[in-house]
Amino acid sequence: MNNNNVIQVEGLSKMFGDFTAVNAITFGVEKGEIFGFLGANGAGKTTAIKMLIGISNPTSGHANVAGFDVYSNVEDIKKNIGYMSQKFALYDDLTVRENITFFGGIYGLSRKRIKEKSDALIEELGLQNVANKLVGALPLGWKQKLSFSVSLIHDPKIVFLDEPTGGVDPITRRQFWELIYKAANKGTTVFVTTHYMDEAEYCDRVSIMVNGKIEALDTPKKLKEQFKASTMNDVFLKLARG
Ligand SMILES: Nc1ncnc2c1ncn2[C@@H]1O[C@H](COP(=O)(O)OP(=O)(O)OP(=O)(O)O)[C@@H](O)[C@H]1O
Repeated sequence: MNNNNVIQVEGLSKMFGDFTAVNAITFGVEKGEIFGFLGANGAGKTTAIKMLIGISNPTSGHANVAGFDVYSNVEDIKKNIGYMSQKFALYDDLTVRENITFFGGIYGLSRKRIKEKSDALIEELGLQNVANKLVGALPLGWKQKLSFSVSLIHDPKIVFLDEPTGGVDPITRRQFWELIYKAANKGTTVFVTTHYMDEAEYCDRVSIMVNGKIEALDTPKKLKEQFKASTMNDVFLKLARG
């Protein structure tokens, strides 16, 4: 085990009846790393993330997240992580500022801190002109950027992003990744799943899950060498499609 690891997973499994959704996965993620968690539909990514963020009990194995055990310290894990799910959208019928205030409150920030964070976040995202507009009226890409920033509002050690950029154009996705880099540069560890292989190239390291197992894990450069592939897309196709 590497002491710099903020996520350490050993032989973690999840079964639904007889079906093994996550099959004895083992890996570590270092502080400040952007870790890509890839796999085809149904490979087991969301199931694995749910165990790591403390909302689903593993069937067996071990995992430590932000210094806390997934079996016994779930509440501590929740305080130290941010999470943006595939479906997570902010409340469409609240304004940008109201959403930030609402989620800041849920994460236990003081009113003063919420005000400071709201101002900083609105400025950083260039949302000054729409701060008092309903989130429902914003384009999807803006919602996703806001949603990502809100998932960081309590300065978590790790942020889990489950397909955060689904459905938006490449330019907006690139802007989203600028926010990811910024967070990682400040020391936040980013654990991200994606279906976009260009995004896999932006990660420090990438794991590829096939039928519940991690079949490959390395930097994009080394994975391309290992699989004699010119792009991450080729690596993915070679592995995920057998
Ligand atoms: N609660 C559940 N009960 C039974 N089977 C489940 C349950 N949750 C997930 N599964 C199954 O476990 C497998 C892994 O699903 P999971 O959602 O983790 O995959 P994924 O890699 O996140 O896929 P996607 O990219 O589509 O989100 C799938 O076959 C799914 O049908």
